[in-house]
Amino acid sequence: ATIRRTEPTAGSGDSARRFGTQRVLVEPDAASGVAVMKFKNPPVNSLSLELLTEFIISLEKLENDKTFRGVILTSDCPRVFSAGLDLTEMCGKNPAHYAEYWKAVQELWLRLYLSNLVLIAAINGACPAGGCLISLTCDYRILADNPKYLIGLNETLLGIVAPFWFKDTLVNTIGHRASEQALQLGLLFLPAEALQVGLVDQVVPEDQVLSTALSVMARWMAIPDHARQLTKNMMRKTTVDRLVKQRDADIQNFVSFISRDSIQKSLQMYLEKLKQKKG
Ligand SMILES: CCCCCC/C=C/CC(=O)SCCNC(=O)CCNC(=O)[C@H](O)C(C)(C)COP(=O)(O)OP(=O)(O)OC[C@H]1O[C@@H](n2cnc3c(N)ncnc32)[C@H](O)[C@@H]1OP(=O)(O)O
Repeated sequence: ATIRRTEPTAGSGDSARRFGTQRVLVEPDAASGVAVMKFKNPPVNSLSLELLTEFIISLEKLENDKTFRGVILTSDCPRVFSAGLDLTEMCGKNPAHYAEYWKAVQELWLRLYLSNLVLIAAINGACPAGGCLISLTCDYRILADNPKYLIGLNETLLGIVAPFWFKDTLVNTIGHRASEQALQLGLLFLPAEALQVGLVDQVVPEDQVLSTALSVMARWMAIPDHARQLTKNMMRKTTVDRLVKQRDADIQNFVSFISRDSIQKSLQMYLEKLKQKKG
């Protein structure tokens, strides 16, 4: 994928300087050590190969810059945090493309789930499937209180199955029984339900999502990094190791599953339904 970096905006201090790429805007504040990362892949921030690639590059840049200890993930697109994996990347393409795409999905999850940075999701829009997965890799989730902003792993509604590491991430967050029900039914939770089940940590009025994320971030950043990072590692490494050990097999499994005629038909029908919704 071709990556076009954005130019820094004119301004006097670091906090006024933006960097990032075409689809991932980064607003760094060197004074606080916090960067706000905004997805900008209109209309719905679907996780195309380009967005995944740019996301990984921006994250790596922040991880390697010791100025930054915390990142807030949010959306630049109105009403949608992320529509999840890009269905057009999984439909009508060849096996090599599916393999490349899935490797990028895995890579992003691996980097986010064990990131040394404090990650907070400021969820300012709908957050289904892969969008929900991204928020689940964060250390804390804040969801805007809007009945249209549903969140959950709804894969079964598309006729597909959430991979084991999606499932593990959910189980680590809301427990086994709640995950079993949520995954089988493909539940998309309203904000109050998401809070109740523990899928998000806070629900706040829409105009307070970012300010809340910044104050929560201050609390997390008050903890010494080495102790917090080792603790995070202790909690999450077993889950990550499971995928690392069978990464290639997981890619092969995805490619053969997604290439099936029946799965291709289900995905095509789902995409058609999304498009018809408008008419
Ligand atoms: C063994 C391994 C198995 C495979 C495991 C794979 C796991 C998959 C996880 C996933 O993430 S699959 C993706 C699941 N995502 C969804 O179900 C969400 C679908 N989208 C929506 O529900 C809505 O779009 C929205 C996010 C609630 C936003 O609604 P809104 O009304 O604002 O926008 P729309 O009119 O519906 O959409 C605009 C435009 O975007 C297209 N689009 C929407 N979602 C996707 C997507 N995920 N990928 C690609 N394109 C998407 C939609 O078709 C519209 O297109 P146009 O009509 O404008 O051409």
